[in-house]
Amino acid sequence: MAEPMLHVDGLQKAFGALQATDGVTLTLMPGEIHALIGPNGAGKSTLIKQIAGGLAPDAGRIWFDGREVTALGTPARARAGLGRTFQISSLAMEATVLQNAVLGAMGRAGSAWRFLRPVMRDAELVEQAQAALQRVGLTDHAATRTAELSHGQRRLLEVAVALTLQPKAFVMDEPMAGLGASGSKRMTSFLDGLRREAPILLVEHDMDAVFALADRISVLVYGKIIATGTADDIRADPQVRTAYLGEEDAA
Ligand SMILES: Nc1ncnc2c1ncn2[C@@H]1O[C@H](COP(=O)(O)OP(=O)(O)OP(=O)(O)O)[C@@H](O)[C@H]1O
Repeated sequence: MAEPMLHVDGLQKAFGALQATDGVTLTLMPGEIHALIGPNGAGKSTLIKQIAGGLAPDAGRIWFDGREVTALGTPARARAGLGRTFQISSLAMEATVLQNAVLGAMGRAGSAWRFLRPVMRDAELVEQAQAALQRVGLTDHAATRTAELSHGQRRLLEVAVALTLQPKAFVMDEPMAGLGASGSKRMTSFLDGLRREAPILLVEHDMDAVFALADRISVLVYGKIIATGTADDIRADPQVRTAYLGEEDAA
């Protein structure tokens, strides 16, 4: 059997008396979209932050691509091939679409801005950035100021920025948030293809997208995974229906 690309084992994180992550164990296998769903405050973002390296767990371990990364920070995990898109935009709004993608291609080094002009003359970086823009369908907007993009286009640009690092796997925090029906559809079809080159751990509230895309779904409630399975397994799980789906999908 294939080795997991990502393996989280027994993760714990408390904020004071609140156990936000309570013994979470999960895997992300090559080629799959594994969706993480759960009510507001269930601990999805807290878990994603620990996986991406921005928040240290109290206990538990994380392996990525066969190597333990528990003690590594975000940049080291990104260099190891873990791509991430954020719930809140991390784009430079005054920069052009292409400049944002180039910044991504150079690894978002903290000092990037000072060197932006010479960097824009680096043919290899610019080529990587253009290739990523083409993949998400933003080529025609390369010279547009990022602030002028629609919300959906910004989401796609965030994915393009993550793509420039050629990640081996993605962790995505609500990529569909705020997208209209057509934006959601476009993102869904893009992620559908992307999983073949890099598996995706997907936190998403858009249940249509989750049930259309996910090979496996894990349900997080009060920091604990209460069920993991296919869309059909999850729909049929009585505990899930009571704890979560029942709120919006009693049918
Ligand atoms: N830095 C923090 N300090 C204290 N409490 C926090 C902190 N971050 C998150 N929490 C709490 O931990 C719990 C889990 O929050 P988290 O944001 O991970 O949930 P979520 O499932 O991502 O929610 P949503 O779906 O609304 O984004 C919540 O009760 C939240 O208030």
